[in-house]
Amino acid sequence: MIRRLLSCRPDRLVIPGVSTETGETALSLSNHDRAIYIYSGHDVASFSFCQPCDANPEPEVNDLTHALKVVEMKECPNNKWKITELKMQNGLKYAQPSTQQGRTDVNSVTNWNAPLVWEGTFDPVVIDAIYKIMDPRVAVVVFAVGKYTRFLKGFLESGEKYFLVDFRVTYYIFTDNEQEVPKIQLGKGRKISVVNIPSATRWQEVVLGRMKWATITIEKRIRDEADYLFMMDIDSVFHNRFGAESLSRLSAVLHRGYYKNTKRDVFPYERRPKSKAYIPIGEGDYYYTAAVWGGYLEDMYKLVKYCYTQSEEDSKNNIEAVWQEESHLNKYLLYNKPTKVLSPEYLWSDYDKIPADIKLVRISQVVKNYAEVRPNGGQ
Ligand SMILES: CC(=O)N[C@H]1[C@@H](OP(=O)(O)OP(=O)(O)OC[C@H]2O[C@@H](n3ccc(=O)[nH]c3=O)[C@H](O)[C@@H]2O)O[C@H](CO)[C@H](O)[C@@H]1O
Ligand SMILES: [Mn+2]
Repeated sequence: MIRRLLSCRPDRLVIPGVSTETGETALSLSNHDRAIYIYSGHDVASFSFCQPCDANPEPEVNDLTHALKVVEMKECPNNKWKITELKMQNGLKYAQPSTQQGRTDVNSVTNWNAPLVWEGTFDPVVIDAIYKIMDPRVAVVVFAVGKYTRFLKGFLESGEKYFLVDFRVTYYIFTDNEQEVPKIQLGKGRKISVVNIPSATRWQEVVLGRMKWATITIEKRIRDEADYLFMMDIDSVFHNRFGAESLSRLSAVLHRGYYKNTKRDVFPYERRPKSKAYIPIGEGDYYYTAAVWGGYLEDMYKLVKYCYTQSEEDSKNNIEAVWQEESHLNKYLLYNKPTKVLSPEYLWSDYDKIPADIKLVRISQVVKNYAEVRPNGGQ
């Protein structure tokens, strides 16, 4: 049978049942590719149908054989959710913005002109009004493996109070113990989706495994169910609004430990050239945490997969980056700048005193006994 794939999607197309070895065939498409004709010789159980992305798609090819099927991709990047027009309804009441007043104790813009978000740099009323019109479906990917299931209740209950309230949110909980996922009262439009994964013997395996399991699950499901994705640590509790001001194509959070007076040469970047996460002395913008990061679904997919493949390369070369996926994340974000940088309000820690420039802790890592909670103990 000849089938025609019509798509403007520039990345992988997986065609189940085509390859004899794996049951999957991946094809690369460039932006210029409009269609692919495949002879597969046999029928394939199911495909997703959608409208072509292109306003003027090529005419359908009907005259090849009676067995020809037109197969179109389900999701087209052009149709994907994006922050586009910043529309707001008439009549909204909010304080007049000023060109003179604002935060003066902190910098609220990066040197590549991206917003650096602190309390006092946005008006929640305006932000919510604008983003509610765009109404993204937000996925939150969290892992609760081994004893970390104990953190689910605090995370989810506080998330319902403070995290993107009134937005559509699905918490994807990756766990080896589904029984311990607590029943939480969820707001309207909010869901929990459990993804079962194997247990681990080393915590390093879990933190790096996050990149692998997230990659696989985005490909399989999340891509069809969400527009926006956050990766978060589970050992955290929300304390104040964590809202739509955090959304952008790629948003990263300053690590609370290194945001103020730390010279870049002492950032805990990976410094061994043998690792794929290597950053030489003399380079660097900020040190970002891997415990909260987010972005458009496809941008996050690319980055999660990058961390996964880079750490796989490292493991082939018998090296593990000093801060696992956080090291790979920092390497990527140095050369692919985030479109928003979030202050450490977007991940503080109960271990640390709150300085004057942190006006509001939005989410904070809880105190935990590392040796007790991790399968192989240790800091
Ligand atoms: C604030 C910060 O920068 N956090 C980073 C730091 O976290 P932490 O020292 O806070 O690491 P962690 O113990 O919270 O592990 C990260 C996350 O992995 C999951 N988990 C881990 C172990 C386990 O047995 N079961 C389990 O489910 C869980 O979601 C946890 O929150 O270092 C980690 C690995 O280098 C990650 O880069 C974290 O993002
Ligand atoms: Mn943590």
